Amino acid sequence: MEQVIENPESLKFEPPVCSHVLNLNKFLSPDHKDSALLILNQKITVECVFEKLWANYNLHVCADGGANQLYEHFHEEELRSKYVPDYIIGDLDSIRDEVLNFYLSHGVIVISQSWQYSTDFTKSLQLISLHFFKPEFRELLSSERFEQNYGIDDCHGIETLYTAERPNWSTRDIDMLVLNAIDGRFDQTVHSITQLYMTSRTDAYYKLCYLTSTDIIMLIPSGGTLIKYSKDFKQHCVKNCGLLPLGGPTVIKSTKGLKWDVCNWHTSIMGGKVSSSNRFVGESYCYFDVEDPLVLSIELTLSRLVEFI
Ligand SMILES: Nc1ncnc2c1ncn2[C@@H]1O[C@H](COP(=O)(O)OP(=O)(O)OP(=O)(O)O)[C@@H](O)[C@H]1O
Ligand SMILES: Cc1ncc(C[n+]2csc(CCO)c2C)c(N)n1
Repeated sequence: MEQVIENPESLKFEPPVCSHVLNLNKFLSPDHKDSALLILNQKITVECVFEKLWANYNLHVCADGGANQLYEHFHEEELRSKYVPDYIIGDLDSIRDEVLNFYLSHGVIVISQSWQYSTDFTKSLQLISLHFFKPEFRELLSSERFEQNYGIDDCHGIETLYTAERPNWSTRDIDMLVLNAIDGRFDQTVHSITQLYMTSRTDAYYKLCYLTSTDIIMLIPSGGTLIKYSKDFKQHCVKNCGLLPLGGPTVIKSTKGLKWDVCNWHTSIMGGKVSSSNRFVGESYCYFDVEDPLVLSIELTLSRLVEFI
């Protein structure tokens, strides 16, 4: 039976046994080297956590104009020189010459890809896969030069390499945080959502997550997911949440630990039934069991988050 259950402000329960567990406290502090921070082209608005995030992620990549934003985030050359990405990639129509020259002179690998059938965001993900899963790719880059585009076809060489290599890879999970994927241009924002769903199907090794100045956004896979957090973290950092069926109509089989828990709940944008402005009331856990992947947004207080990551 379809149900909505309104809970008290705090709920204590034994966590269900679940193979997919997310620790919110640790979510932005991956404990292994297979992690990447990708900066897209909008102003960096997560100032209070930016430097910590940079330190927490192993690989740093800017998509085209994302490099301008990294450069402009710092007002002094000395600081800029400490936060130098590993790669810049894209059609290079947005990066300013001053920025390009600065990062080239600091040893950044800048790859031009002029292909107009995929975005700089997608090109960045393909590059990051090649970086982690094709060791010879890194050797190729170190033996060639920017002027020759490192021997990579500058139309869609990265996509071609990635497509050819992908079937042979034995992959490991990559924790991937993307800044500036949401807000600003609406078509780009929707593209970022498309990328969440696409990546979960074609490159499920990516654990993609978007951070904005107000929210953290991720895809909850079909089946059960247990989100755990400390009482302190919940009290200081977590506010509203949304379980958003952006990939199409689906059923939330059950939730446990939300202010408004649901059971066999048919959710869709067309039907006008979407769980927004919900919140976590589970003392240490929140559990979801969903039929198809759903977007989960969690409102976070960034100024407090900095103490936890
Ligand atoms: N206003 C925006 N809002 C959200 N995302 C953005 C916005 N602008 C750019 N992005 C993201 O940053 C990436 C790099 O953007 P940039 O402006 O440098 O290149 P672009 O040529 O305009 O974008 P693309 O070629 O990918 O369409 C884009 O692929 C996109 O994912
Ligand atoms: C049906 C269709 N719609 C839009 C574009 C345009 N486009 C999509 S990604 C991209 C890259 C920008 O760097 C551009 C221009 C296309 N090719 N095909």
